[in-house]
This record gives sequence, structure tokens and C-alpha cells, in this order.
Amino acid sequence: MKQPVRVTVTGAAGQIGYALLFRIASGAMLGDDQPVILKLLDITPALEALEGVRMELEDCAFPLLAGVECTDDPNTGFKDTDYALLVGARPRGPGMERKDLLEANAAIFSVQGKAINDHASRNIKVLVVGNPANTNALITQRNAPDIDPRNFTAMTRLDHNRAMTQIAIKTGTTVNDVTNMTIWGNHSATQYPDLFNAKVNGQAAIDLVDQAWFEEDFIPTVQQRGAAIIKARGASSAASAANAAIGHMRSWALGTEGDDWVSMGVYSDGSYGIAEGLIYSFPCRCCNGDWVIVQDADINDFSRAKMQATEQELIEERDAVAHLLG
Ligand SMILES: NC(=O)c1ccc[n+]([C@@H]2O[C@H](COP(=O)([O-])OP(=O)(O)OC[C@H]3O[C@@H](n4cnc5c(N)ncnc54)[C@H](O)[C@@H]3O)[C@@H](O)[C@H]2O)c1
Ligand SMILES: O=C(O)C[C@H](O)C(=O)O
Repeated sequence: MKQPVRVTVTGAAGQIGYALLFRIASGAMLGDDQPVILKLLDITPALEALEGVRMELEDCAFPLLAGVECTDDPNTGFKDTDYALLVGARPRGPGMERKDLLEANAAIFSVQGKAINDHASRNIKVLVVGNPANTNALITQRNAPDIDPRNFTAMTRLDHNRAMTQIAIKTGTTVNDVTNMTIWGNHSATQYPDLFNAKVNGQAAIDLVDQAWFEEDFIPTVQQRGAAIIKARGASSAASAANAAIGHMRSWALGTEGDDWVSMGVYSDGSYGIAEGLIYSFPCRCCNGDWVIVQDADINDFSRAKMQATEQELIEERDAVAHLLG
């Protein structure tokens, strides 16, 4: 049996937390031979609810669960941690854009970035889920200057999964037939889900649909899916968000399959002309616990314009939180 690793989940008493923790403890995220110690961080008023979550985790008798720690102190919550899922933040309500949460949530991530810098494993892998996820990931990264910026990522896997299902439904196939999906840019209404590089049974997805459906149906459906769920459920997505977080971390830790790739919000090195240092979603392959940006995706004028529009939004979000960037 491997030595246990420490996994910190923030906002652990919230709705995504409830859909996430039991799957991490079951081995779905890091494999069924990897014991985990769960470190659950939430704010003081949520500690009683968090205690209930701990009791339920204990009551599952998961063979891989080597311990559960609950805290409201970020310094304790991130001590020696190997993986962190930063979920704790306010969700948006009807009629809001995710960037409307910037003011409410940004301060959380500067505090947590500092705590990660001071206390976590130097090899920590961080996934930011709390919205606006890309810019919160940037704030976290910039407040942790002693840790490699490549260790900070933002979640666009939910958008990626949404896009895979939409093209599968349209083409009468299943997600098992869909590969090489890419979400470019921000986890927001400017994200660009790309069908020029995606494949269905090895064929270019764009050749299987008409351009009008792609532009007027597919792209807005994926961009607006979070809002559609808020409208229908009266609360933002939780189970599908938790599932995407598990998928993101699993791909990063255990690798992507064959020639396929996944979408991850990662530190831009200037690939595809995207401003260096933004946390931007690119097609990524993972191997040996590391990710690389796929370099040979085809970019036409249509894609280029969409990629730049979402880059521009990320630049504006970055500039709006300049005071928190360390
Ligand atoms: N990136 C994505 O694809 C994606 C998908 C779904 C939701 N989200 C976002 O995830 C976040 C959480 O959503 P939810 O539905 O679980 O919300 P929720 O309100 O149910 O839970 C949030 C939890 O975070 C806690 N929290 C608040 N401030 C904290 C802090 N400083 N430290 C630790 N914990 C803190 C709250 O007490 C609460 O328990 C929201 O910002 C939401 O918009 C992102
Ligand atoms: O849309 C939201 O605010 C929640 C989440 O980011 C989602 O995409 O479902």
C-alpha cells in the first residue's frame, strides 16, 4: 500500500463539497491504491455542519480514508498538503455573471495563496473551482511566489464535459466516441468550445454539423449551461462540478489517455499567442503528474477571434484585482 497523501478541500461543508468528498475518499480521484487524509477547511459558522460531514465520511468505512481533519484556519488546512481543491466561495445567483463574484470572493484566494506558500508541500497540485475560477487561480498563484506557477490550475473540465455531451447528442453518438475536445480561455460566457479540433469517431466534429448550429446553438449552450442549471435548480451545479473536479485531478495525477487531451485552466507560457501568466484554458496532455499544453491544434480566423475575446476578458479581470496580485 502507498503512503497516504493529504488532500485539502475548501468549502467542504458546501454543496459541491458534499458531492466531492465521498468520491475522493473512495479512490475515484487518485486511484484505488492511494490512501488519502482529507483536510476539510470551511469558515467558523460552518464547522458544525462540517463535523456532520466528517461523521458521515467515517460511517462509510472507506478502506482508503486514512484520516479526516476539520478546521477553519487556512494555515492548518494547507499544512503539508499534496492536493488542494479550492471550492469555498460564494456561488452566483440568477442574473449574475461569474465575474460579479470577483469582489466577494477574491480576498479568500489571496489569504489561501499565502497559506499554501507558507505551509503546503512544495509539489502541491492546486485546482480552483470557486468562481470566477481562472482569476481566483491567478490570485492564489501570485500569492504563493515560492511555488511553481504551473502547480495552480482552474477548472474548465465541466465545460469540456458539457461540450462532449452536446456534440455526442447532436451526432447520435456517445461521449465514448468524442475525443480532442477543447475549451479555450475563461470559465465564463466568453469561453470558446472548439469543434474544429474535436473528433467524433476520428472525424472532425465540425464536418458533421452545420456552421449555423455550431455558432448559434452549440457555443451558446455550452457557454450558458451554468446559468441554465441555476435557473432550473435554483442553485448552481454541484454534482457535475464535483465530477469535473475529480476528472481534472485524476487526469493531472494519473495521466490522459493515448492521443486524447483534456481542457485545463493553466499558467500561460505564451502558447497560441495568449498573454503570458494568465490562467487560460488550453488543451493539455498529462503524464507523470505533469501537464503540457498541446502545441499543434489548428487555429483558423474564427477560432483566433474567439480565443482573443476570452483572453481579453481575463486581462480585464486580472487588472480589476491588481491590488491582490502580490
Ligand atoms: N469552475 C466550475 O466549473 C464551477 C462549477 C460549479 C460551481 N463553481 C463555484 O464553486 C463555488 C462553490 O459552490 P457551492 O455550490 O459548493 O457553494 P456553497 O455555497 O454550497 O458552498 C460554499 C462553501 O464555501 C464556504 N466558504 C466560504 N468562504 C470560505 C473561506 N474563506 N474558506 C473556506 N470555505 C469558505 C462556505 O461556508 C460554504 O460551505 C462557487 O463559487 C461556485 O460558483 C464552479
Ligand atoms: O455557472 C455557475 O455560476 C456555476 C458553475 O460555474 C457552472 O458552470 O455551473
